[in-house]
Amino acid sequence: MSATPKTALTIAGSDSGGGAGIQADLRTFFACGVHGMTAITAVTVQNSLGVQGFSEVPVDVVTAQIRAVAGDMGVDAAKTGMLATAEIIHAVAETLDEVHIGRHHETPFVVDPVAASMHGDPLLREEALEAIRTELLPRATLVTPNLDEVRLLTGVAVTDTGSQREAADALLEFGSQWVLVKGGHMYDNPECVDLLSDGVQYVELKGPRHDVEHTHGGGDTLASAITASLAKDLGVPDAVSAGKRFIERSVAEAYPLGQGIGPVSPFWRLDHGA
Ligand SMILES: Nc1ncnc2c1ncn2[C@@H]1O[C@H](COP(=O)(O)OP(=O)(O)OP(=O)(O)O)[C@@H](O)[C@H]1O
Ligand SMILES: Cc1ncc(CO)c(N)n1
Repeated sequence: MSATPKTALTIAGSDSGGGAGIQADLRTFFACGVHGMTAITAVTVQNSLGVQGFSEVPVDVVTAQIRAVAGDMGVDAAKTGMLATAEIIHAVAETLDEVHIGRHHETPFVVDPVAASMHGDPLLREEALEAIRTELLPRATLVTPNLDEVRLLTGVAVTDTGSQREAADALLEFGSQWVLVKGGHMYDNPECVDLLSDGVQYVELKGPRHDVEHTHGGGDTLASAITASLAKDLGVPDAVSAGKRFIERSVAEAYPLGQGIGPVSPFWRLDHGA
């Protein structure tokens, strides 16, 4: 019998194309050596060309999935991705309290505030933004928005590393312990600079900007790699550094698949020799 690995729970939507959402989270958890568990919030009809539609999972089924795994198997760290509606966000927030997950409990909780796919297709109903601000961010150990999500949540338009700091401060007002303002979309910067802050420390995580068009699932993969490290008891700054190294290599090794945007790849972490 082998040693039981640490466990991570993702509360997110399914991507039929396998590159983002639940599927990205599970393959990242696997590559990082943690046991992945899921509470599926929505089923998207999606491929490399975009999201053609989605159907939400009934709220009581979403919360029952969280309770089922937390009560039996235990959760060492959790994350959220696509949550679709204010009703789901409200129920998830209440259930996380019930099972002691979040910044005011022992189990770390990462919020990836997914609002749209990289093609611009909406994955969150508009009225749900306020629920993310008021119900999820106060419970978050870390929130990991991209620049579009930062603008939607705070109104701050990030154009450079100076405004990235302003955005981090504005986001912290909503109550998360740490924020990571991702800079992947600052396309005129030759480096990809993500800013991590808890309001005291401001840490710039820098890496080369790889010249690849296949970055589907990049945000989900980063948040999952961070969650996996938190499950393994790393502190937030170390977990985010490990996540940044993980996504950098996964972007570098992204592959074309389908006629549109292919997925980032965590395969490099696995041994293909067998
Ligand atoms: N071309 C690139 N080369 C290297 N790293 C990148 C590149 N693009 C994004 N990244 C990194 O990938 C992570 C995700 O960043 P990004 O700002 O693109 O988030 P996102 O929009 O949520 O991702 P996506 O929409 O691709 O799922 C960040 O750590 C960012 O720095
Ligand atoms: C289901 C799902 N979650 C998240 C994203 C964002 O990458 C996506 N495209 N699809």
